[in-house]
Amino acid sequence: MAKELEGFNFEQRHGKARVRVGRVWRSNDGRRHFMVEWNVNISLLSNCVAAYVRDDNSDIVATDTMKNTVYVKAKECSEQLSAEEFAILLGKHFTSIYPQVYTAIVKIVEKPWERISVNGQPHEHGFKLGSEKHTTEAIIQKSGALQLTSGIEGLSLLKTTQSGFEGFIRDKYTALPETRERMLATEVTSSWRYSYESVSSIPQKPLYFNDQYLNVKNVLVDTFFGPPVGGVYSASVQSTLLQMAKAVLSRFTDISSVQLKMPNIHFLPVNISSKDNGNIVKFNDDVYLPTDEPHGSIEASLSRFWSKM
Ligand SMILES: O=c1[nH]c(=O)c2[nH]c(=O)[nH]c2[nH]1
Repeated sequence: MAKELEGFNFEQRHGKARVRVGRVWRSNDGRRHFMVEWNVNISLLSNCVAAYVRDDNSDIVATDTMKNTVYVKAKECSEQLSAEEFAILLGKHFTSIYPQVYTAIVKIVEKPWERISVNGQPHEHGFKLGSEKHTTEAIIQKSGALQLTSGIEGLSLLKTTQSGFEGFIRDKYTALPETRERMLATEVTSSWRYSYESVSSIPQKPLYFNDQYLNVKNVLVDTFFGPPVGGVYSASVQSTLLQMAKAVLSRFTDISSVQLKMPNIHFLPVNISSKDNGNIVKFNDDVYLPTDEPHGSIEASLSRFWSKM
């Protein structure tokens, strides 16, 4: 909320960034362990202008207290919960305990610890780090109004064929040949907004948002690749991105918008020749030079016209 201050517009927030917490839960017999590792970011919008203008900190929630709250609440959560539920729980706490705090913004990035299998058997307490990360952001108002977004970061996908790029603008600066045969590689960052608009309306099913995260990831991946036999042709990153976004909105009725960022990570054809030896390596859709810079950057968002359920 912008405030008038000495003839200027003034907006402020404060919080604690990168609060790392690990939490282990045990099955009733104590043998099977469940764990999460979260990186929590808290930002509070509160009425505490006096701290800025009058050296009066009496309305300030210390960021150290915010950090401690993460550990207290993690301790209090006796049952496993999703990052979304934990973010909401923290946001509810800050907005209900402190009269000064009118909005809490809680972001969490979950490290992808996955249960390991040994000889094909899921291990009771062994985990290995996966790759892509589950993210969430909950914005909670004192009234209980909620904006809930979840996402995925670092989902690296690659297909070795069924991709092309043709018919683009050709002018005197254009060197790229048209093709119907190329590698397509990207690292997907996506976020999707849930249509739940209050803390009281979120599904009560345990770990619902973890299930949804896995479901959305599967739809994104399946749409990118197409069927295991034959795949699906991609006419551009743009076209594939839109198909992925549409698939998410058509599959999940409680998602009102989706944003996708899909860099085009180039695998350049290798052709090597010299004056003396002629063609040393001639590209035949086989040898590539992987690069990460520069890369194409393609992003879009898609939302329903009527986003309420
Ligand atoms: O799928 C693509 N989209 C582009 O916009 C683009 N631009 C480019 O050089 N190669 C590609 N590929």
